[in-house]
Amino acid sequence: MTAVLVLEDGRVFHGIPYGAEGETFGEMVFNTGMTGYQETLTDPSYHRQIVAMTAPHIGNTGVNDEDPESSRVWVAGYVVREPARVSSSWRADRSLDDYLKGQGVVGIAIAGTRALTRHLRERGAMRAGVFSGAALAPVEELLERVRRSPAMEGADLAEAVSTAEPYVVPAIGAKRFTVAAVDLGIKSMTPHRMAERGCEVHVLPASSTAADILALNPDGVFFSNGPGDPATADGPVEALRGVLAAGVPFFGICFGNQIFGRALGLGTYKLRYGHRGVNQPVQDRRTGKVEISAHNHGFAVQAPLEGRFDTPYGPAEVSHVNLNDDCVEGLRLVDRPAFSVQYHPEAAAGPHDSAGLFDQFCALMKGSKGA
Ligand SMILES: NC(=O)CC[C@H](N)C(=O)O
Repeated sequence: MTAVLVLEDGRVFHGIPYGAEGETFGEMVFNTGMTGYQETLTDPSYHRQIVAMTAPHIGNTGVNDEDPESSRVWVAGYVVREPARVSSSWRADRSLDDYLKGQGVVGIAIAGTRALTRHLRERGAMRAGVFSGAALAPVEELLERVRRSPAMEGADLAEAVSTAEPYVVPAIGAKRFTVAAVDLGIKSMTPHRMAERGCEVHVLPASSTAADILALNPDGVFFSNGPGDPATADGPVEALRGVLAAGVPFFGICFGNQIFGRALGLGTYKLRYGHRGVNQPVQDRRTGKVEISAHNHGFAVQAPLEGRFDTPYGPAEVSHVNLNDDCVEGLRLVDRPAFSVQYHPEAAAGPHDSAGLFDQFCALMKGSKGA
């Protein structure tokens, strides 16, 4: 049994099938997390991406029914070095291999995940395909198929992963706030983290307008993470502008941070290979404190790192910066209750250094209710 991973620039890795057999296409990216493969697989932000894990053993603790971040696997394909032969955890309900097969996710085990990662680090994320079983063909032909597949730049994907209908996540304990959360690919831990803090979270489809959002008379508005190129998200940017103009407290995560940036008049750009993992050092510019944080982004906001800049909603500033590459990791309005981060305070697999950002959102809602 063989399988092959073909990158758009002609680099080829041979291996054995893992999960389902067949063919799949997507943007080839790598994730450096040592834990949390279930959360990675089910994160809707990975829609149309083939994810390679740099941790050499994957599947060791199997798969359980509690940890998924959504109702299905979203990665387009999965690349591992050595799949676990046994699932060793009292929480495991099935093996990762069976889970991937059951969800039709085409994967491959290759010896060279390190070589693949170094290649992507030098050349950048690029289109790729994984082929096995009946899909196998001469490499030149597979390469043609990869080169015909769509690129991530310019991809508008949020509506494909968003909820079709609004739903409510009730507050845990006494209700303190009503939050309107726009689902651009939301992970289930995000409304849960807010519900734990007394928020009743109304999750709304990605196509929601400012009028739809404000009709709930929310104490705060949240825009989630999500797949695709933020430069395409004109609808959510328009909706957020309406929310900001109304002065309702706002918090955004990841795609939400990029949309906030665009709403403020900033541009976004594609990073060479992105940040995906659970060990990224981010500095809070105001306190100097460094958080180790979970990331999954291939794009970033372009903003002046020093000082304040003008926006239609008053002065704004970069609140957080990545210490590895100086990339913008957070934005805030200086005089209005609105902020966002490019990383993941909800981080179900950890780390939890930035969980306090949800408390900051609650404090803004409390302040504005009292005002
Ligand atoms: N996790 C996210 O929200 C990712 C946002 C965007 N799709 C990016 O890759 O940068």
